Amino acid sequence: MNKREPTQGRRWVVKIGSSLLTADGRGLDHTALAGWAGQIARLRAAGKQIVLVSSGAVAEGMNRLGWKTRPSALHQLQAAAAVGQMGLIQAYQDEFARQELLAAQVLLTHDDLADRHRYLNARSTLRALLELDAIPVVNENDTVASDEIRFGDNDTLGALVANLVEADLLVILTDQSGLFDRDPRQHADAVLIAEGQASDVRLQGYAASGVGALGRGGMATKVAAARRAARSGAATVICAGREPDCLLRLAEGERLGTLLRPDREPLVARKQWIASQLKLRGEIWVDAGAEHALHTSGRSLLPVGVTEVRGEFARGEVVSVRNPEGREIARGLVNYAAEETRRIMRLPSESIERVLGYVDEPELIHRDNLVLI
Ligand SMILES: Nc1ncnc2c1ncn2[C@@H]1O[C@H](COP(=O)(O)OP(=O)(O)O)[C@@H](O)[C@H]1O
Ligand SMILES: N[C@@H](CCC(=O)OP(=O)(O)O)C(=O)O
Repeated sequence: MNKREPTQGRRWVVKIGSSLLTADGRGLDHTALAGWAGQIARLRAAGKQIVLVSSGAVAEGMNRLGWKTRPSALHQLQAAAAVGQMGLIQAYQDEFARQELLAAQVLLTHDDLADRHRYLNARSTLRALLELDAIPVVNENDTVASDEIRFGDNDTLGALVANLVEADLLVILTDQSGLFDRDPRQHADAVLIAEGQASDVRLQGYAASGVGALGRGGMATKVAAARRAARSGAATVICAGREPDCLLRLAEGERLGTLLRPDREPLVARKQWIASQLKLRGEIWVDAGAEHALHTSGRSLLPVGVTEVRGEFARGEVVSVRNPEGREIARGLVNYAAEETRRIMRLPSESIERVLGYVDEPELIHRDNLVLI
């Protein structure tokens, strides 16, 4: 047995994917679900705090509606999710009640986490639930999420929840034993990656973007989720949910699946929130001098280094900062709206007052509100 310290941490987010939960499309697998609930109860009794992120609403809805293939129309997916979420939460409620635990349904959209006020609210609620010994069961609020406000897959949601509750570990349970160097469904000789660093760029190459018939993520979103989770210092384990007692064995220090370790200092909470924005309102393109000042000297972004402004944003919104080649190098909270930024770009900060008639801050993005990518 091998001791691995990330799995010894107290707070875990456990994500259960569609492929796993629905036994490849035959409706919810109640036996498997009871097994995970039982393991979570034992972890809880041993002092761990667990947040569950569970997919399965659309798949269970399809099953209840008698649909054989996943529809592509958004309103049909939303209808299926509305029907299926009932079954999903009922199943968790029953299983956790059997373990004398309370389950709590938490449905989130990306908009909820993009708005700072609602983000802080969601964070307090989840923390309160953990203090109350309840098991939060989180899913995307599929019935209201339009394409613009969609996480898109529950791996991303799991990582953002790990950031939100400052989890020690994100466990992604799936239908494979972990991350392989190629898709094991296509390549019988694929090799399991036992351990890696979350920010290692080679990992994305291993994760083919192909997804199962029910889920939306595939392995690529799991690797990206590990990188996101690392921003708040969480390690990620990707492993087979059907492996008997997988959660308990992980907690005992057994090596299962793929462990991806966080390899950078965790960002402070506000910077995590800035970095976790999935959809940004605008882009600020900067020259080579500004890129150097941000990256090498850790400076604020000044209007003088800006060459182009794309999109429409207001003061206080998060924008993407791009280098002359168009690569995203940072993101941050901007001090001036897009229209104002267009007027002051390329100018020294002393000119802001003359051009706009007032000056809020000499920086376009202060370094305290800037996250390097
Ligand atoms: N490198 C890889 N290693 C493991 N699985 C991979 C890899 N590349 C692609 N996959 C595929 O990703 C699938 C898991 O993703 P998905 O179906 O979205 O699961 P979930 O519903 O658990 O999120 C696997 O069944 C596998 O076919
Ligand atoms: N919110 C959706 C799940 C999204 C999804 O399929 O995610 P995943 O299991 O990561 O591929 C549902 O409950 O059906």
